Amino acid sequence: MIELDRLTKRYGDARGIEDVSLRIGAGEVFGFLGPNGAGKTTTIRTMLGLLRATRGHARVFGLDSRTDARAVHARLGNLPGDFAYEPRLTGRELLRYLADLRGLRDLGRAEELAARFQAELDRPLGQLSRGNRQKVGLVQAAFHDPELLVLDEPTSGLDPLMQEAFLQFVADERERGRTVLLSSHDLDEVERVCDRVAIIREGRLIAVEDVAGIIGRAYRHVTLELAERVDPDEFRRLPGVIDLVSDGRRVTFKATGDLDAVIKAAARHTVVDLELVHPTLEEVFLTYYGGTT
Ligand SMILES: Nc1ncnc2c1ncn2[C@@H]1O[C@H](COP(=O)(O)OP(=O)(O)OP(=O)(O)O)[C@@H](O)[C@H]1O
Repeated sequence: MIELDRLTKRYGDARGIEDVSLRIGAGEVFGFLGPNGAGKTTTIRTMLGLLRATRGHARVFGLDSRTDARAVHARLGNLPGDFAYEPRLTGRELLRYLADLRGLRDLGRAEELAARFQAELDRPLGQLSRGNRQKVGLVQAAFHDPELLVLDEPTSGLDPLMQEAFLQFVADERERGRTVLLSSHDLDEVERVCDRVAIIREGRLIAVEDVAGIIGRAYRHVTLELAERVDPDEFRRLPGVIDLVSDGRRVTFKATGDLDAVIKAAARHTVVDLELVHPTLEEVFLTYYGGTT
């Protein structure tokens, strides 16, 4: 559905993105993660042909997003990071305008989406709060039921209830076989809805992985409660054990890799309780990429 081939965008001498290569398949919910200024918006805008690539190619639906921009844009829904339109227009007027542009006879599922996101379609956009404008932004991106939704920071400005409604909407779109590409700072939200994520840092793609894989391959938090006091070094010296803390009978640590040695060491004692907890995507991100999101 989306193919980026060494996509590079420089702003004069300034870095935008460098050599971003990526494939996103139909039906995927894909997340772009990265700190402020990493290049998420630049990737999205260059991918959609809204910015001219310095080098490299972007294909969407198998079409060149620059030379076939009209055909590409007719088939997708886009919520830009800086969603802003003529402030005197109401949401409904904006939707009519976009429907004309997209060659649609009616406003499709605009009413249904407006109800779902509690979007106010009859007030001028300039009078709406940022969050309420964002809701209209979501409706305009999706009302024509596109195969592909590209959403740059879709939940920014939304309150927790609306964030929840949005995540449910994305889950429903996935069920319907739609493809969704979104960027976010909120790892919790990405963990909940995305199949795969790309991590962008300083304009480069540093990892592309499936969410379950990242979390599954990372460490587990292990808590062992034993019947008697043990020497914590018995566990501390095992391969893959890090950050161990012990108060004698209770030993907690992170275990990377397989748990065989941990289980065998524990089995030499009477085990009262054993707890294994997978980290959140946020924890993994902070541990492996040591940075802010
Ligand atoms: N119009 C522009 N002119 C010059 N530099 C720009 C321009 N737009 C973006 N940049 C630079 O490109 C880099 C990537 O910015 P971009 O907006 O793509 O990051 P982002 O990951 O979307 O950040 P955020 O999370 O803050 O929205 C930054 O270093 C930024 O300063």
